[in-house]
Amino acid sequence: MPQLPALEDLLDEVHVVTLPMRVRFRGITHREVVLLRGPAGWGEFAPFPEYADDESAAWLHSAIEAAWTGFPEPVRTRVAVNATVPAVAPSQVPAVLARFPGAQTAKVKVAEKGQSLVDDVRRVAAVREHIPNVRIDANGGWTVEEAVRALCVLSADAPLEYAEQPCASVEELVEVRRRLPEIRIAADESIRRADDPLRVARMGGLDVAVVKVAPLGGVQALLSLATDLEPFGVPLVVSSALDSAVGMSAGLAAAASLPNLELACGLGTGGFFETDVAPTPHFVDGTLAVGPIAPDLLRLRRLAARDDRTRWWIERLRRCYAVLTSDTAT
Ligand SMILES: O=C(O)CCC(=O)c1ccccc1C(=O)O
Ligand SMILES: [Mg+2]
Repeated sequence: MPQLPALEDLLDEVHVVTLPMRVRFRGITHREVVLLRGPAGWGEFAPFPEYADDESAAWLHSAIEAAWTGFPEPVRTRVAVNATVPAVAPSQVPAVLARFPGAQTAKVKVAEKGQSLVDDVRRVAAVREHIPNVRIDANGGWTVEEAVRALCVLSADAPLEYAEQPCASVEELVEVRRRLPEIRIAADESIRRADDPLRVARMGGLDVAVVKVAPLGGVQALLSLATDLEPFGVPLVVSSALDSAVGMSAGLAAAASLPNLELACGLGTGGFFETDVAPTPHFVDGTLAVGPIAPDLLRLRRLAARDDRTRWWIERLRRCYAVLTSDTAT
């Protein structure tokens, strides 16, 4: 980014909204996001509440880029998106998949706390009845032993497209890859929450790279990481962080700018909200359209967060801005 806008300009038009969710995801039933309006459009600042300011500053950088700089020219107009299936009971699977018309790929959450491998096997089987191409995401929930056993069981009847973050650490991902050479491993948290996002690739811990705009600091940062990953020859999957329609448009812009995109992206979770900040984009044959999103001002008013939450987010935004300005000073 050429230069950060002044804090007063950032705070000139800020909307803090609370989006109610239809399904529990990451233990969340309401998603709070901050929307900023700048000369280039709208940006979203929505680090998860438990994230520290240092990590959250990248999310602010991403919001500022969207609203003050804008995005590069896309090379495609639509992006294939996966259906995302939270850790629901098998009976709920058809209702979840109905929100992703035409999706050719499903991503199924597994290794949920309080559930067992049997729950995962049943959920994946229920999904495969509708969408045969399944990837799973364990969010680092397994040990190496658990991952090896679970991935063998889950791929016994049909292959998995890949397994995302089966274990928490890079070392464990390397070990799972060594033990199960026939199953592709994707890294998510090992990229977006790492001090060095390339380390997992250098160590040989991935076959697929999951990349997210906001945690990486914006579309340009994501594209530059994509360039750095080129020598490793791994396909990229652009995914969301449970973004509102505004954040999702940044993900779609990044996906639309990648020179190579062979796998479906994880940018279809907008339907998880009862109401989003803009009308829910339409799936056409499992794809979403790329393009700017303008939130509906009536919706923003209706979804406005409580005063105490608004103050909390503005304070957080100020602290993250201070992190960004101290970063550029050093
Ligand atoms: O990738 C997708 O299909 C949807 C996005 C998603 O799963 C997600 C959303 C919020 C936080 C973490 C994750 C994740 O990929 O682990
Ligand atoms: Mg993930």
